[in-house]
Amino acid sequence: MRLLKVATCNLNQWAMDFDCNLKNIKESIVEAKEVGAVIRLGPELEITGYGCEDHFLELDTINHAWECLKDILLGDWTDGILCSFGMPVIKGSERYNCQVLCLNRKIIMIRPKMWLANDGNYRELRWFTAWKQKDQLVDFQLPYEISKALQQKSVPFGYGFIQFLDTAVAAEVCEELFTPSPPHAELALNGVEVFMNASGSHHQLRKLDVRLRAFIGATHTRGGVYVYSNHQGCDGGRLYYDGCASVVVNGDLVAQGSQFSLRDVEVVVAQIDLEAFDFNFNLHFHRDTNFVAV
Ligand SMILES: NC(=O)CC[C@H](N)C(=O)O
Repeated sequence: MRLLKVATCNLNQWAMDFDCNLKNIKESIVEAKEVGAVIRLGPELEITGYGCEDHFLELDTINHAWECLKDILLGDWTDGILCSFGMPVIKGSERYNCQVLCLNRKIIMIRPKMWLANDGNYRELRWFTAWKQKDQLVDFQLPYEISKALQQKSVPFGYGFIQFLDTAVAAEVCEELFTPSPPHAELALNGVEVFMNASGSHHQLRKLDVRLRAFIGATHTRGGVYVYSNHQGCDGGRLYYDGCASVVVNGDLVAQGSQFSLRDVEVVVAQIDLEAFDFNFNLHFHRDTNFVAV
């Protein structure tokens, strides 16, 4: 048995309420650590709040997000636990909706969203650029204040995954899961077993069913664990986000948070045996001997 404990959460974040959002994030990390989780996933754009709308266009919003991240990274919050934080990041002249992956007080990778949500209530293209350089990770120079505080100059930025000694972990940002060619398919063929989906998904009748089918579809033939985090409650705009942070293993739902709770922080934990993935995945490779992984 090779056990992995993962924690995901429903957070009741508010647009532009950095103090409240940071407090909730820290509380979720404390709870995740208390139960021995080594991965903590938070929702999309959790530091700023998802619904900041045109505040995303203000430089201050991005700067405050970095200050919050710096606060987390200067403390012991990320010691021994891989944390994914959702926040906007400016690179060059573009603004990206990112999952910032941190461990042991360092940023280890920034993963910009590649497929933006722009239908129905979503207008992400108004504030963000989709990352399209699928075949490369580039060097991102951290903002001066961050770099000085963290003693870290740069970080890999783009589409990729984190290879640990015993498993590989990757981010997939909300809408990407629902696209015709979701990143998890290719990532799984490259050995990724743990998928972290940071989401900002509002309540709509029967949408939970669509999400669950997508998590199950992502892992039932390929194997692996799909970890999903979402906002919960209102955030200052007109939408209600309905949580349901979940963990799905090899196509089975093993943990799920509430949909309509009034709690600000709800942490959902699951313990997984990594050996359960080997069985599933090897089975499929052996079926098609001509298959070449990319
Ligand atoms: N934030 C998003 O990417 C939203 C994705 C998707 N449309 C949903 O509602 O879950």
